Amino acid sequence: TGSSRPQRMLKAVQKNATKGDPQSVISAIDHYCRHKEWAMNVGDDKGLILDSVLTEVNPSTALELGTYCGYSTVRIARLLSPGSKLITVEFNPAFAEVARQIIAYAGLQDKVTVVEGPSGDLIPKMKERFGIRYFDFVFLDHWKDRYVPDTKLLEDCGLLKKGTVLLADNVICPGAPEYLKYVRNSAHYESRYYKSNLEYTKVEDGLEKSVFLG
Ligand SMILES: O=C(NCCCOCn1ccc2cnccc21)c1cc(-c2ccc(F)cc2)cc(O)c1O
Ligand SMILES: [Mg+2]
Repeated sequence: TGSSRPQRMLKAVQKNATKGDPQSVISAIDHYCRHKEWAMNVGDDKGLILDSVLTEVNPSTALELGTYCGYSTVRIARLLSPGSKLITVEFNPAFAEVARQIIAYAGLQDKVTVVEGPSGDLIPKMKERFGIRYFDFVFLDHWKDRYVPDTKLLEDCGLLKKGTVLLADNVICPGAPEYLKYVRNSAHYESRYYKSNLEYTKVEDGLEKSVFLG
């Protein structure tokens, strides 16, 4: 059988990006997905919002749910301060394998741990497996109907602290209506919507930033 879309994306990175240069990896993926094959990376429009929220939070410990090919993983890890860590969870082993190679090509492998499996099983194991006390930042970009149950799970496992920032992708397209209701109606979150576009398109999408109030 032929190559997969993630494998073709990896080839584009190896061909067009400079090893050890995260920005060139980001640009190579954006160029490939805009001009060759669309793919569900957060993309360059929403990516700039992700960058600005990250710079503001400057997390010591970050969690990403939904690695895919590692595009947002590279965007996040490149902005982390020395000694800070990012754990990223991917359900699909083939995606996780491509992501590890793209993260390594960017030279960010020492800041990132790619964990394979369902978020519902892995979140309760974060403390014992990775010595995590809590996360300062969480990027939600996995199955949209898992945003609410996994947010509740993070709360119940004591993995959020006062001030932890949750940033959710795709709250408009494909949409996460129950999540928007949950964080916007809860006294435990201060939420704000950042309007943008679905990656590489003119379709509206956006990110919801929610600060946990404890
Ligand atoms: O579906 C999307 N992402 C999710 C992937 C599976 O994630 C599964 N998954 C990853 C870790 C993980 C951990 N536990 C369970 C499931 C877990 C997704 C989809 C679109 C999109 C928009 C318009 C379209 F016409 C078609 C697609 C855009 C996006 O930006 C997305 O992020
Ligand atoms: Mg997404």
